Amino acid sequence: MTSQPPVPPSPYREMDRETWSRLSASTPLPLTADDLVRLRGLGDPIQLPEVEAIYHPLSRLLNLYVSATRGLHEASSTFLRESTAVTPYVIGVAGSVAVGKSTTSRVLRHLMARWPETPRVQLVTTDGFLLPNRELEKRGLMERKGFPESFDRRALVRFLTKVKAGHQEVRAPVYSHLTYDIVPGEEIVVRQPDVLIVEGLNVLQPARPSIDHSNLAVSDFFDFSIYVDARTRDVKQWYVDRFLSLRDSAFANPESYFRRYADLSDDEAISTAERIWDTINAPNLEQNILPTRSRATLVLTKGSDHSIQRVRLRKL
Ligand SMILES: Nc1ncnc2c1ncn2[C@@H]1O[C@H](COP(=O)(O)OP(=O)(O)O)[C@@H](O)[C@H]1O
Ligand SMILES: CC(C)(COP(=O)(O)O)[C@@H](O)C(=O)NCCC(=O)O
Repeated sequence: MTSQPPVPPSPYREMDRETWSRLSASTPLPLTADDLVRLRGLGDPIQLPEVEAIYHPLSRLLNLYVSATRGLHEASSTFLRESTAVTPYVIGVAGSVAVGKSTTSRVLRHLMARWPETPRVQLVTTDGFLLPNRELEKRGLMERKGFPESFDRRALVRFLTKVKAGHQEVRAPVYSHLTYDIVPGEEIVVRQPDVLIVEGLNVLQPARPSIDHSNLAVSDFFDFSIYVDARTRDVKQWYVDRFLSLRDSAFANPESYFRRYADLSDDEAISTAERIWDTINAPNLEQNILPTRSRATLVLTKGSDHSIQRVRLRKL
């Protein structure tokens, strides 16, 4: 009898696509093909069968987690002999530039809002907490956009502290991909939703005591977190493909920061996108984002066709 190699310890339950999709919720999918066109990010080929197989069961699982957390809140209020309102259930969504975090977040937002327990779901992207270009230029960080130091992390922690303190209204700044900068005077107001989804590259970064004075990290406020994962070479390809689509659409807008890229030939556009990827987004992925993957509650791993092939869920 040959002895099996020892299985390395893992805090995750791992499921392949088929196993996970068999968990599909028994309720009808509350999303149409038209909804999906509206929700999916540029270049994301997601179709209804993927939503049914992956995101519908995920929204049901999240619905169970939210309900269980509310049960815990009730039990703890009874124990403390006080009645305070439950605070928003906060879900973090992390992963590389161009991996499809925004599609995942928007689809989950739509599906979760259809469960009777969580009709109010809001979504905030952490790019609103990037330092304005003026400040990034002053600090020599324009080529480091998306790196931890390019964000006002104190403001982000303050924002989440207020959300979890139960404040009625909490405001977050807004970023424009078109102008590549913070939009002056614009803000998103978070009004005690049932669920708040916080999406961003670095949301699973641990606190760095020398920088984060409170010693708190954004992820300290998460009830659940999702890391959207894929092979780096696939994400690079998606980034380049998206850059080519943007050249033919958003970059042509006179207000676009990338207006100068609108007239590039295919070869020039590909080498420009590859340069931005290789000098900014790939190092950020390797140095800052990928190392946080194992901190997530759930890891969704995509194949090169963008479909989720593997789901890992933290054991309870
Ligand atoms: N230069 C750009 N101009 C307009 N839209 C952009 C630009 N770069 C990215 N986007 C859009 O911004 C959203 C967020 O992109 P990104 O941060 O790369 O995350 P992800 O692809 O994981 O959702 C996507 O929907 C993308 O299509
Ligand atoms: C705005 C971003 C930093 C993403 O920020 P996030 O919302 O994930 O916090 C990123 O999409 C970006 O623009 N990176 C800079 C390099 C580039 O233009 O691809």
